[in-house]
Amino acid sequence: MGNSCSNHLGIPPAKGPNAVGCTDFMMDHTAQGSFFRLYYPCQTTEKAQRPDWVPCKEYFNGLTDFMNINRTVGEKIFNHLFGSFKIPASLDAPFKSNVKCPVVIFSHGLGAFRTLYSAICAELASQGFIVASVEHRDQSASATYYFRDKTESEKANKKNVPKTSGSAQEDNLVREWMYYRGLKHGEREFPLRNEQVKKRADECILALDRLTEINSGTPVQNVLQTQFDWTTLENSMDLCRIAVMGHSFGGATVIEALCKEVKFKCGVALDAWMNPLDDEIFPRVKQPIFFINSEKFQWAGNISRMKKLDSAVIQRKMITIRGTVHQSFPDFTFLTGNWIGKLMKLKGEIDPELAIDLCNKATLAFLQRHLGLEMNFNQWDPLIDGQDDHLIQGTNVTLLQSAI
Ligand SMILES: CCN(CC)CCN(C[C@]12C[C@](c3ccc(C(F)(F)F)cc3)(C1)C2)C(=O)Cn1c(SCc2ccc(F)cc2)nc(=O)c2c1C=CC2
Repeated sequence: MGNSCSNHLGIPPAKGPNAVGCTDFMMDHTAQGSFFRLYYPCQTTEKAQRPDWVPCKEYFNGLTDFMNINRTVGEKIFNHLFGSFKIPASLDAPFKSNVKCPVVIFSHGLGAFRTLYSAICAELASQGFIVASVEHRDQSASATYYFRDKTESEKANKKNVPKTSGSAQEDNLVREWMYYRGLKHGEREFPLRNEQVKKRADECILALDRLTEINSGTPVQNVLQTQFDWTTLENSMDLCRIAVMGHSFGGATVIEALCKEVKFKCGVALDAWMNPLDDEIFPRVKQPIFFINSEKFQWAGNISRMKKLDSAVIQRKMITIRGTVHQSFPDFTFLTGNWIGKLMKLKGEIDPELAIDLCNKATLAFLQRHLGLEMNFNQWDPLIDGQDDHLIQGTNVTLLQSAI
């Protein structure tokens, strides 16, 4: 078994100076509301428990739909393989109140959901960021949930059932699941994905609006019953220092969100999937963008669309991490042994923790530069220009003339 049996299988703990707290937020309760997992610097509390990486089994159901595998079989495999993982953060831990934090909104990929990028989000929180990892309701997530109001009859028959726990709001609400929507037979991909990327950008902007309300001390009605005290986040966010970040479909969402909302001062796109975007938005994006690509996912047509964003006046950077695959960015890359991981294309040739460390450090350096932070992240500036044995500046994809 070599070293795979000795290395600890689990999501690597964050490296920054702050302990990391984590909680969930939904407001309002409908599918049009904002739903995100919040990662933040917290006070060190040994008693806090770790949140579940996959909070409900319905997410595994959704994953089997997304992967076109049989639900009963798939759910058992996923539960067995991944059901017990916790994330490297303290659930509902008290916010560390003596800092004003820059903010990152994170957008997940096709078939993913809000909890699957915790190695990236927790690392940013440990370095002093408040990170909202959005769960999209555009039917691109494997699964997501929202609530609807109980009907009179549902309320009526509730009368003879003892009152269960849960916040007042939830008692009048019924949870509804929304699952991944695949392309219908013969359906063209672009119209669906273009409509979805616009909704995704709106959901990133809505999450920012909710954080702005929370920062101003407006009393918020979090539909989910958590033990987190949202009033501790009053005046905690530096709303001049906001970035948007995402993986794959979430990378396209970064471009769309930058175009729609100038409060996003810069964007970091991890293995962006450029297909869903209209060509006409490219000249309208005015903020710096950092493309961090895997070696295996990119192709000429995708890279040539990123190149359309090249600018002499606005900083646009691209690096490729050697030995990585598309799944080197989500948390799955840490959660299987080497040979299963390589077989399922969840791991590349590079050690997954080294890959995500390079990605996180390059991201921090880029965020310091374009959010005007006064931290020491500029020590990693060389990574932004691919100056490392494991990095390539730009891309390894040969751009055929026709694709440009
Ligand atoms: C076969 C079905 N077919 C559906 C359209 C495509 C499948 N596919 C490749 C996959 C995702 C894969 C995956 C996941 C998870 C396990 C597990 F076993 F670890 F759970 C295994 C194997 C299956 C690798 C992708 O879609 C790649 N991809 C992704 S993957 C984002 C993701 C999804 C689920 C996760 F749990 C973690 C991460 N996000 C995008 O935005 C885009 C693309 C492609 C273009 C745009």
